[in-house]
Amino acid sequence: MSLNDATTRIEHVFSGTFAHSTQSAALEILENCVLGVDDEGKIAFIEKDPDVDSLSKIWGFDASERIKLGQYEFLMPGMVDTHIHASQYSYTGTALDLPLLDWLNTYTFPVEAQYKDLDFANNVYTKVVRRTLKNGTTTACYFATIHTDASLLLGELADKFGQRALVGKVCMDCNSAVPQYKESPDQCKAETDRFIIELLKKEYSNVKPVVTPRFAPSCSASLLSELGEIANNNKLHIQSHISENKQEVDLVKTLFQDCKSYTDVYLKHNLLTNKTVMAHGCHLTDEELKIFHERGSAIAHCPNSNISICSGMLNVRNVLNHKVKLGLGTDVAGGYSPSILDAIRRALDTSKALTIQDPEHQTLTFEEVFRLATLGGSEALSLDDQIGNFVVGKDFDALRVNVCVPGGPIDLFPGEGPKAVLEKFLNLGDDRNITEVYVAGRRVLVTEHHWPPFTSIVWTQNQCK
Ligand SMILES: O=c1[nH]c(=O)c2nc[nH]c2[nH]1
Ligand SMILES: [Zn+2]
Repeated sequence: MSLNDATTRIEHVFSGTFAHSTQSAALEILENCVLGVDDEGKIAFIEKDPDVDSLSKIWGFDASERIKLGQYEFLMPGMVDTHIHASQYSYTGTALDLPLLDWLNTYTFPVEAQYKDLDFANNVYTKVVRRTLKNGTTTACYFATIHTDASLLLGELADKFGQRALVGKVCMDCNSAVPQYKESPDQCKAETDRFIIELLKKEYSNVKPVVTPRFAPSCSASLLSELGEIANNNKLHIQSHISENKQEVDLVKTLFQDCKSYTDVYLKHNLLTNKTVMAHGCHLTDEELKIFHERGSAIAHCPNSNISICSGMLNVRNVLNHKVKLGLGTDVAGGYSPSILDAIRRALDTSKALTIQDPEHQTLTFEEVFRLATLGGSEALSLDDQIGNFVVGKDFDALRVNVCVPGGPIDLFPGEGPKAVLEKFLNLGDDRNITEVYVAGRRVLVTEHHWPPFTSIVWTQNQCK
């Protein structure tokens, strides 16, 4: 441990049990640990079994003021939602009776067309940012709509409530089913430029733009090329959809006949970079996965959506064997839950369903899926130098979890150690168990528990600014 250089001020110190993933371990549980966060929101130190008095002298904090986690509490990294449509949140939990292309035409495009109304946008975007934060999503990679001003508003709200976010103004110049919901190619390019410039001008510390062609069937080849150029010239993130359902894969074959595969469409238009995340990928071939690996591009696994609108089942084991980066996504509203805890459970269910089909299939473990929800998500968004686990120098994005809140969903029994407690939280827990949420060292949400059971939520972000 190095001596404090006196310029580092310690803002928070926690002691107790921490759970996170590392490069070598899907799950590492650190008991009797002390973690310090500096005034820039970064992890300054993390020590196992330390002498707290000497640590407090070295780092200049008051040992009596540290936050001592209780017997049923632990800290874990904030969860990363690598794919969520903020604009579809208003109808989450409904409209799950059609396959992808019909679902888009019938439900999605008519709703998304309403975001020219900023009051409508403000209502939905406020609710989705609050709901996801409350469920432990400290980082969200959002699709908005084609509307620049509403997309900028989503960025403003994520910043206001303290969520780390990538925000995408959706680009689409083809839409024969709902022709009023698209832009001309020129408009698309001009508005994408405006969106990026305006969002970057705000200088939000944790909210950035992501170039967002909706998916190949919604975009002309020239628009895809323009967007590839914009992203590469400005070193921006890119997000889209790929190989979600078979009808869509066939459609792409007919629309882009000079391309060898769906992956080749994005490759040819310079949209596969190490800052690209593509949602779904259920029907990608091994050859396509090799291209993903070579390009350093990632997949957002959206298991709730894949099942809810009957798109397919992604073989995550095969993706991981190809060394392709992968995180979890809720894909609201194709997925009916805004919680990454749900994505964890659905990812395990899908993996088990694949094992039922093929007993040779190596089922994912809960530890592996915990990794996908945290460190894996940060890798998929190329943010793993900043977030994803508890490493000195990374931002402190974390959840304080209490598995024994009054009226909560978990019962514990004698002899259950921290691993069983974490597994119970991942399988049975919900937002009632997430009592504090930190993003870049700032406590952005705290819940106050009362007896008889009643939980009030205190939004702290406005007070912090
Ligand atoms: O699940 C999905 N949701 C969408 O909004 C979408 N657009 C293209 N492809 C899509 N898939
Ligand atoms: Zn999607």
